[in-house]
Amino acid sequence: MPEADTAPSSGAPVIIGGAPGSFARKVLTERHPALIQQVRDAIPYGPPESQALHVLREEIEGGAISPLPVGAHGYEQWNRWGREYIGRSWFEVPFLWAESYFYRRLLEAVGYFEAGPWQGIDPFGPAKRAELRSRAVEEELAALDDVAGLPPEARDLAVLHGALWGNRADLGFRISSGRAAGADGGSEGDGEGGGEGTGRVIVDDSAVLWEYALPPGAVHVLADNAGRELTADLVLIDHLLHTGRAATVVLHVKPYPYFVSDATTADVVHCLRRMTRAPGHAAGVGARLWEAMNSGCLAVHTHAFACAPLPYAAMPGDLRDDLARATLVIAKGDLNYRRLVGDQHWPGTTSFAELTSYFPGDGPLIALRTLKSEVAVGLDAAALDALDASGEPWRTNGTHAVIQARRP
Ligand SMILES: O=P(O)(O)OC[C@@]1(O)O[C@H](CO)[C@@H](O)[C@@H]1O
Repeated sequence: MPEADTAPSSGAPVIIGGAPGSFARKVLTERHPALIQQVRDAIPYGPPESQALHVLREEIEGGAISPLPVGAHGYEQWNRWGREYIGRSWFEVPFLWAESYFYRRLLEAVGYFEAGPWQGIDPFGPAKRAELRSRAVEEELAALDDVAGLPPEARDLAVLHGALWGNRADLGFRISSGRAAGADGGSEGDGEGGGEGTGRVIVDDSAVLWEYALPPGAVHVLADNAGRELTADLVLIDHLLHTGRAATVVLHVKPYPYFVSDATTADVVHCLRRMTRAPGHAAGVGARLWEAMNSGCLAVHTHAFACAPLPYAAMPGDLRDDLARATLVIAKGDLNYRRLVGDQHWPGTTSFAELTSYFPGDGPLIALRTLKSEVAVGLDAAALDALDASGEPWRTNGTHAVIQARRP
């Protein structure tokens, strides 16, 4: 089945980038310009790249959306995806499309795809590597010594919550929340293995995961961020393999840099090298994962659709076939969640299972996500009222999380 050209968007209004006072507008007007600056500060690009970054910044701050240059990587596809949006203001097009296209344009500006000196150089690489060297990662790897000694149920909980709250370690989120990427050491200790301040799980379907994570499972993980989050995801993957719940794991990563810190194959390698060189139990986990990669028990898959500005409902047939082989799919993070349910203003009580009923496979689909954007579904009406009454920006401030399942 070929992928759809545009987002199927029935049911609720699509989130538009520029709605005044919205979270989306803040991302476009604050996060994206700051990101361009961060990239310029991190890498000494030459005049053509610096000038192209300057032009992109001016464009996103008030200009009309330009097309990619003719012949650019994915030119035709992006033109098709953007045919209703190119030429318009960045503030009047769907938020998911605008963000996705921004990252594609940023890679164009720095010559990522073009033959030349900057080809294949990840503009977010310095920030990702700084995070891997951070005290937060060091502490989280050291904590594996204690996790190893826990009784089985507590160990299940610790690795699952590590992967869940690891999603808070997203470098884009940290740009807008004013914390230096990777440089601060991070963890203030919330006892949930993940980061800043206290967190709360508002939907917990983790029992579904343990019910269906059975031998000889074929688990697929849709990865999110590199560095700290990916480290925690790899610990969960090792746990599933080592405890026999999974015979094989497929880790789906991005084919090229995307959404600041999204994991690519290079990031998986950096993470595994970091783990194998760590003291204590972490090195053993890293070594087992290394061996699992060598033997094929852990495989890394990349698909161009991972960087498409479309919901998973529009996924192409080959990806659908790949995911259909899973006995259990774990989708990490906020962006994957937005793409799973559709980046739309759904009422919070809309059923997660119904919105994701199109997703391939006979096994459960489980989203592990900290809330960092406006989309939230599958909530109980009373809980939703209480959250709304709290006055907190609970949908976007990263302090709330869901472990949300679509049962088979
Ligand atoms: O997928 P992730 O890394 O959990 O989150 C991606 C994210 O930081 O990017 C968007 C804003 O740029 C938000 O939807 C979300 O907070």
